[in-house]
Amino acid sequence: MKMTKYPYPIWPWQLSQGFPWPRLQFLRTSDPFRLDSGDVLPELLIAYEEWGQIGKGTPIIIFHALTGDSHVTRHTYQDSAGWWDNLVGFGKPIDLHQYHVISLNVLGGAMGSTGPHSPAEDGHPYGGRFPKLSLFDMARAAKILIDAVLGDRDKPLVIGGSMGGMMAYAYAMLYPETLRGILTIGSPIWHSPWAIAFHTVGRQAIMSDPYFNGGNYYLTGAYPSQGLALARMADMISYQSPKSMETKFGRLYQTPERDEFQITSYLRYQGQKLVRRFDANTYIRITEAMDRFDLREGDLSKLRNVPVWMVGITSDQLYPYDEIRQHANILRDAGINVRFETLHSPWGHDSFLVDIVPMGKILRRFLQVMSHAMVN
Ligand SMILES: CC(=O)SCCNC(=O)CCNC(=O)[C@H](O)C(C)(C)COP(=O)(O)OP(=O)(O)OC[C@H]1O[C@@H](n2cnc3c(N)ncnc32)[C@H](O)[C@@H]1OP(=O)(O)O
Ligand SMILES: N[C@@H](CCO)C(=O)O
Repeated sequence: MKMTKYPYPIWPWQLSQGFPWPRLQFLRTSDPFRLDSGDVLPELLIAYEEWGQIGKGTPIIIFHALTGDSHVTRHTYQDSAGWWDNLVGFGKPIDLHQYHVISLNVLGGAMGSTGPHSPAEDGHPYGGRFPKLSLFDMARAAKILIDAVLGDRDKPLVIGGSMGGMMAYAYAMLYPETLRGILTIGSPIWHSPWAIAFHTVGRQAIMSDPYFNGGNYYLTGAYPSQGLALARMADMISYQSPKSMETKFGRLYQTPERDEFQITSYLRYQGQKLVRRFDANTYIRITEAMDRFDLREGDLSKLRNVPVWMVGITSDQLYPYDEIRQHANILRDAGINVRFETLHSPWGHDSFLVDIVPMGKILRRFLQVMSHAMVN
């Protein structure tokens, strides 16, 4: 059943980007949804958007990264910008003349789908009571939406950066027969202690905020803003690179009057910016799911019939290039059809969001090879 109106209260962090965007749609299921933890959600609400040749073109599913949402690109020039505006559009690498693009906010997310802000059975937001999630739970919830939108039409291609790519692995492992291939960008097949360390700092910062209140802060009007901002500041370091910081900031001070480095003011700014668009409880539940992710716990041979493209980013400090290449080799050794691609870019992990020329070339190559494979 499709709905057009968001049925829950709109929370302050959702307002900053004009949420709900005019073309946002919702799927509501009333079937209980069992999580890997054994907990059961009595219903699901999945927020999603569609673009391009809806119902006609080859479907492409795009999974977002940790703080992303379904708003990949704008629908019209009046619409607010999406996070891959330069890569998804008419005449762009993911060309809307050709493809039917679908993106959704993940289960546990902060931008429309069921998450800690949603009402529990007692009518109050789950808050700290929201159950722990896995990336496989998030992939299963995505499948419900994808089935509802596509029916038994064409098999989709699945694309994701960072956590979006990890979710693409999980999705391919669960439903290998239902997709044509996946492209993951800067996405490991398990989370390293290095990556877990950043999230540990982030969660600790949030939980130490006096306003966190065990995650039950929605109705108090006082948010754990400082904790979430600190979490983002730590994470932003991992999304950049020494070279990108040198190029963008050097050792310059913000202003002669203010005794603060440019990088310091930048991190502070990015921390505050996330507070305006994201939810601290979602940060906790999603980073836990990422940290626990290890594709090797499943049967890797299930991926044998799925073409897997993995992109390593040369300057990635969070999921280093060599780590992604090593993970590609592990999949290859397990008999999986893996193609490893290199995103040459100095901007660190977030290169896939900002370095659109090399990223666009990889996307075009992937789509060209996949469409050739479809014809033959
Ligand atoms: C795949 C997904 O779904 S993920 C969701 C993607 N979105 C995000 O990650 C949002 C967080 N933002 C970011 O990580 C980055 O801004 C990116 C990756 C999106 C864009 O990177 P860039 O274009 O290189 O921008 P950059 O990192 O320089 O940041 C620019 C912002 O910092 C501000 N800024 C730059 N230098 C300073 C400074 N010294 N002091 C304070 N603010 C500064 C700019 O004014 C600008 O602000 P604005 O975003 O409000 O316009
Ligand atoms: N900067 C992106 C990528 C992180 O992996 C985000 O905030 O989601």
